[in-house]
Amino acid sequence: MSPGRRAQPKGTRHGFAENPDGSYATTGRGLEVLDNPLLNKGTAFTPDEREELGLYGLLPAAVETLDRQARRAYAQYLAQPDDLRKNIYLTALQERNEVLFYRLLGDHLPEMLPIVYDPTIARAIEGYSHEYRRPQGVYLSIDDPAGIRRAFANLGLGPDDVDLIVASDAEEILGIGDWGVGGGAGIAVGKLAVYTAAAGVDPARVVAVALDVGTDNERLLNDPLYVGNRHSRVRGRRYDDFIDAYVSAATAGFPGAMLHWEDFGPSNARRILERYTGRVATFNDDMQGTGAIVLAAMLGAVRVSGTPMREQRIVVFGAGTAGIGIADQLRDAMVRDGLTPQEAVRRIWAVDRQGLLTDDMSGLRDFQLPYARPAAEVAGWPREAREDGIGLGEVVGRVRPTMLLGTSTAHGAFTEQIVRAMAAAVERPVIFPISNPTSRIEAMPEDLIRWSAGRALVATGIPVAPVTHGGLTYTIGQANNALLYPGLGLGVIVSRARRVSGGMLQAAAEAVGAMADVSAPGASLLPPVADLREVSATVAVAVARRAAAEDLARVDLPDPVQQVQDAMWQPRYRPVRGV
Ligand SMILES: NC(=O)C1=CN([C@@H]2O[C@H](COP(=O)(O)OP(=O)(O)OC[C@H]3O[C@@H](n4cnc5c(N)ncnc54)[C@H](O)[C@@H]3O)[C@@H](O)[C@H]2O)C=CC1
Ligand SMILES: CC(=O)C(=O)O
Ligand SMILES: [Mg+2]
Repeated sequence: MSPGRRAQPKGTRHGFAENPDGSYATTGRGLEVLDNPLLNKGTAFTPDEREELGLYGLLPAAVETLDRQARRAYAQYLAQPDDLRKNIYLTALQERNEVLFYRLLGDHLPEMLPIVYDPTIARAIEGYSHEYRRPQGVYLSIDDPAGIRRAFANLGLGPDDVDLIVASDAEEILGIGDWGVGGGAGIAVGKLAVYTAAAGVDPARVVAVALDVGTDNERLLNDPLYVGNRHSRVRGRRYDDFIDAYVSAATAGFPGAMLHWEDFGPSNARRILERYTGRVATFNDDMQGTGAIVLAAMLGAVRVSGTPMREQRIVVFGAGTAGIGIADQLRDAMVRDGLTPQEAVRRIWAVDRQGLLTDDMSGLRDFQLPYARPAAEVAGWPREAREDGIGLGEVVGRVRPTMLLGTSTAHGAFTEQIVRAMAAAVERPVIFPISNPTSRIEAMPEDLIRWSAGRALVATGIPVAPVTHGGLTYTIGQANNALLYPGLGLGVIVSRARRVSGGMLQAAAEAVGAMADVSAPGASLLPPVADLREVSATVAVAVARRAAAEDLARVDLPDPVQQVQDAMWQPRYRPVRGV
């Protein structure tokens, strides 16, 4: 029996143990087996298994292969009328049979990733309480912090049984704002599905956590079907104590697990990461994962344009969690390319709602302060009447950026005028509108390519079709953290890293960047989603090696390539034996 799984009493989610030969042993019988998505094989249970597990008469006669089941499931999937229904179909499949779900997802990853994840997941989250059928993961309530340990204990898992916990308080779900308990559960489950599909993280060894701290979304508070805590979002001391109680319970219960934070609001995201980063293996995907994937795409752009990192002039539009997380990674890359930290920061201009951030502004967030420009430097720049700030158009005109990054959620903010001005000043403007979902993107690639006469180097957060312009086809890389965090997580799991360091993030970014072949005109700056499994394995090896080099690994890594391969869970049925 692997140390990872123990035979569980009836009714637990896992309810099985793994034998040394890879088969499963369960005390469950009958419907209990069919209701366990990690054990259930449906019509693929053999006649012997049907006898042994009390399934006789509970299944139709046919004994099918996973292949045939996957064919049927794909036909059912295609018969769904729209993307949201497809998402709901796949969620139900995952709740029924995880192997079949991941087999289907793996067979059709580029087609299905936008359905289980960005952008369709945004619609699924908006409808969570109405489509709710079954719970997924753990729901922790700010109204009962003392109950956190009991909630984890009810999973029936031992201290060595969990590799990874994804938690969200859902204050800033993608670019759609506060979506309460459904946002927390939905995004955590979606991120975990990508961990498994992309990097083979074992779905039996992960936990999704919705941190239900209330919601300020009036639509939810006034919806009779809303399934979360029906009060406004709790902030301040009580919030911090709740997060502390969560981290204490998670690390006490599952000491080997990496804690992944997703879609926290800007007032909490960085503070939380900084509080725990020196204590446990923890990672904020919106700050660090996004920063690393944008750096990976930027390394591709540097190869195409020939302008080194140290000579870039970068405008970040939307100076929030993701925007400043990316700025930090790009600043570090410029420092590695020879600049001092001060010189690197001076090559970055951050623009938010109030315009260009300057050091005479009140109310700047602590993480924005390093990027605020000296007020004297911009004294003569014209201001916009609306906010009395220096707008994006003015900044682009003055700075002549080599790179324009969109993390604002402001749909259409990269206007034709702004893009044309940028393209008039630099030969290969790098423009990454990475806000999600589609309704929040700052500009569509087709327009960016047209307005720049085919010269813009573009990557987006959402998946988009190739663009044809002037007889050339431009493949648009998906600068979404999903191309990075699964491999990073797998590298942490394989190395059992004590921490997630800046060096490990850099290694991940460089590994992804190196996998894009940017030599052909119009080539994508990032590897394709179709190669996600290979990308994730490569990232995991780079991360594990870096963890070992920094003395952060808790296991020996004599052959990280093989160790990563061995750790990757595959969607295939195992024999199931009754005990
Ligand atoms: N492609 C990817 O992998 C990722 C993309 N994102 C996307 O980035 C966007 C921002 O996410 P977070 O940073 O987590 O949110 P956030 O709320 O922390 O930051 C958004 C920032 O944009 C500013 N903003 C809003 N409207 C604006 C406007 N009209 N003009 C200028 N600034 C404006 C806000 O004041 C805030 O500072 C979202 O759409 C999200 O989906 C976030 C993480 C990963
Ligand atoms: C992709 C992602 O993490 C976000 O948009 O928040
Ligand atoms: Mg996110």
